[in-house]
Amino acid sequence: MTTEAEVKYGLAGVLADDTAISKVMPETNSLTYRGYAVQDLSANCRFEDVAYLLWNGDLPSKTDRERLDQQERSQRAVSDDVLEVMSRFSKHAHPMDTLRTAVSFLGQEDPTTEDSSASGLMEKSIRMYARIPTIVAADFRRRNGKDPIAPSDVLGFSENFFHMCFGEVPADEIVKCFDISMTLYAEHSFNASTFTARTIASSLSDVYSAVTGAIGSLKGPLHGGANEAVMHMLKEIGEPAEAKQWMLDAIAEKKKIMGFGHRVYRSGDSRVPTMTKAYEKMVEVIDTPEAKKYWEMSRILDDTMVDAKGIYPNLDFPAGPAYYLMGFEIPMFTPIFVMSRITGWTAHVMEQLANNKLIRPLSNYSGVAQRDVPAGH
Ligand SMILES: CC(=O)SCCNC(=O)CCNC(=O)[C@H](O)C(C)(C)COP(=O)(O)OP(=O)(O)OC[C@H]1O[C@@H](n2cnc3c(N)ncnc32)[C@H](O)[C@@H]1OP(=O)(O)O
Ligand SMILES: O=C([O-])CC(=O)C(=O)O
Repeated sequence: MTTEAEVKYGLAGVLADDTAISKVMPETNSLTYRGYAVQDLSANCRFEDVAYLLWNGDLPSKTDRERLDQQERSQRAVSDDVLEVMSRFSKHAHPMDTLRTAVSFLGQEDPTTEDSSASGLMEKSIRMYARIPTIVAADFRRRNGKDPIAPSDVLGFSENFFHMCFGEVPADEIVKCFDISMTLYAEHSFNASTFTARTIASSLSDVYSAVTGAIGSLKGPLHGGANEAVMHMLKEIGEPAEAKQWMLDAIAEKKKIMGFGHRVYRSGDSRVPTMTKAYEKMVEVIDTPEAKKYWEMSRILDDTMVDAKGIYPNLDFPAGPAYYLMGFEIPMFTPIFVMSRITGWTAHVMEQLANNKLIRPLSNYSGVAQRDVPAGH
């Protein structure tokens, strides 16, 4: 019989399955994808190569790279039906809601949705990886009363996203900062949204359902939604001169401060130094008072939180203001996270189905004792 002492609330510390996709190492604040350190991948690989790595277990050869580029670039366009479904959403709907429905709709457009063979899963994963940026960019433009910009078939993944949002591609350092964020956001073992995707896949549901559920899970501010919450916090604070006192007051009031803390890392998120460096480089290139202001505030908040509480920033902390300074609206930040994490989610669905066992934990019943229905009911 289960006793309360055995319950692991939030599944904290529970080993739920094996995975060969990524290794999160809180002892050394490090992270590898298929054995490669994320810092190394960020410095030397395009996000497209990381996607290939996560799905296939190794970095692509030149031919593999060309094939995946061709597959991705040729499948970027979405149907008029997808755009029509999105047009039904209010301009005030959160773009994660629009994206969740649009991805679900991609599933019903695919005549082989239920095909979960290895080749079927790969094909559907590439299809979502290619189309999700188009959906995110089209929704951004729709909410601002603008027509979508057709995807390019020659630009790389990150450049094409800027092109579809703004009709132009910014300086290399800005594109590189974005591409690094894609690599760093791509995969992180059994986080809440990935575990959601694996749980859905484990009942032998289809991969579109798994991704739709994962999008819902990522939306929450304790998970992917934190990158938006960080930027709202920076805007609320307003000026670097206010940052230290704002943080001390928030700590005194026992507020949850978005972009700080992590279930697994207790002394620093492996991805933060790389993202922070890319953000800093971008601020130097942008060189505006606004960029310098947010950079300075970020530094003060980070130092104050670490000094006062010993709680470190997570990846959402530098990613939020970096996306803002790239020109993206705050509600796009979590959809941008989806553009990257689609690779990790689908790699996990493939891994789950290659050795499937239905995910079904036990619960410790804490309700009233068994009783009889009163007479007369
Ligand atoms: C990409 C990602 O998903 S990264 C995570 C993004 N999420 C956020 O940034 C949201 C803010 N952070 C948090 O809410 C938490 O740190 C989580 C949800 C990420 C991890 O939570 P848990 O592992 O459950 O840790 P828990 O919430 O129990 O925190 C442990 C202690 O640290 C404190 N703490 C943790 N994070 C924070 C924070 N951001 N602000 C203030 N205090 C915090 C808790 O209050 C708790 O203190 P206590 O022991 O005195 O009660
Ligand atoms: O691992 C987690 O719990 C959350 C996280 O950082 C991620 O999903 O990238």
